[in-house]
Amino acid sequence: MDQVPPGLEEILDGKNHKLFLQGGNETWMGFPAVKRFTNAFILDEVNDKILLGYKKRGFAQGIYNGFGGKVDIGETPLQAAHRELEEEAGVQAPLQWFGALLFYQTDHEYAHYIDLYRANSWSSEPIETEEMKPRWFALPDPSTDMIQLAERLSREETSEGETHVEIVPLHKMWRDDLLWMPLMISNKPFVGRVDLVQDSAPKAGSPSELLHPLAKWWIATIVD
Ligand SMILES: Nc1ncnc2c1[nH]c(=O)n2[C@H]1C[C@H](O)[C@@H](COP(=O)(O)OP(=O)(O)OP(=O)(O)O)O1
Repeated sequence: MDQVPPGLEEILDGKNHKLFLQGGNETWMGFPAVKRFTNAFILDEVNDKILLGYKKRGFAQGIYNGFGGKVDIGETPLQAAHRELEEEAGVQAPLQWFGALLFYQTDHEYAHYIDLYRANSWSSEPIETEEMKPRWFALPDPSTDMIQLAERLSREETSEGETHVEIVPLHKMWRDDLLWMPLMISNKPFVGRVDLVQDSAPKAGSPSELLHPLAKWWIATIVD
């Protein structure tokens, strides 16, 4: 029987789960506090595409991500997810919860507790905002080895930072996204915890070190 990592029992809230993957050898780190965040993804299931935002400024500038941020005081995570999606991409969408992630990075003031949402319809064409530049990418098949694909994309990148295929730029996303991307694509709800020894944003370097920032990880799907 697998052991649920500290901090996830409350998130699982008694729901049945099945281990999807785990790795890393260290023990789980203790964390002083938890702060709530959201992240929302729009999927065009007719054309097998996903909308991502290129982060133009501030924290994690230069990565591609869903649309999200902190949950403000007085908001539910779902309200925050709707607000952030509208602020960052100018769209409204019928968001559905599909997962929760708990991240802790060594010596940080708090762990990130991120509620993840997806929608397969949206109100209008996404717009570029001060923070994000939206762009559609082709989705890989969920059975794809996401780490191998990220390595390939990283090798094939041109000097302008482009890849030849318009596939989801896994090599420019949070490293831990590689672990749960198949579950998002196939819409399998999950919970997970990831401990990081350094920032999980992509950095230049050997593709074989893709998962280097991850000290320990555990992801389980929620089963009925
Ligand atoms: N390691 C990791 N993996 C996956 N996703 C994330 C992380 N760290 C993160 O912060 N995130 C997610 C959580 C959020 O959805 C975004 C970060 O949003 P951002 O807008 O940069 O955050 P803030 O500037 O703190 O929030 P607001 O000011 O927008 O409220 O990435």
